Amino acid sequence: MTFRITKKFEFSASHQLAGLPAEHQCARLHGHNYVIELELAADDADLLPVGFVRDYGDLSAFKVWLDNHLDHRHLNDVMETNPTAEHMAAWIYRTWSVEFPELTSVSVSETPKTWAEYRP
Ligand SMILES: Nc1nc2c(c(=O)[nH]1)N=C([C@H](O)[C@H](O)COP(=O)(O)OP(=O)(O)OP(=O)(O)O)CN2
Ligand SMILES: [Zn+2]
Repeated sequence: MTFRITKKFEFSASHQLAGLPAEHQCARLHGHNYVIELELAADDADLLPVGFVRDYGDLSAFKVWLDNHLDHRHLNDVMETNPTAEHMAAWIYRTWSVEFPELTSVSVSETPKTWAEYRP
């Protein structure tokens, strides 16, 4: 049996997507109130003795990183790739899967209607 836990985090940032037609709305400078969802998983045999996959509180380190690196930033200045939701999800996964080996997916929402998930 596998247990999965998730936690959501929010930040605000601007971006401008390259490679789109000039008339595309996302080719213009604009911003989003982003929501990031981290998913972590563990088999029942690997649960911590208390019964956690990992303490939700441990993920506060990720919130500190978001606040310091992405919140109220221009994402084109922070990321080396075009700052699409897909690229952000993969970048965050690769950055944080070392600190959190139980990390199984990262999802990025730019608007209440859209989510991009990276699940290697
Ligand atoms: N697959 C992706 N498509 C789009 C991305 C993306 O990162 N991955 N990004 C954008 C824009 O940055 C922005 O998110 C606009 O999204 P969209 O949902 O098209 O914009 P609206 O909220 O204005 O959509 P409505 O349908 O008018 O509500 C675009 N596409
Ligand atoms: Zn956008």
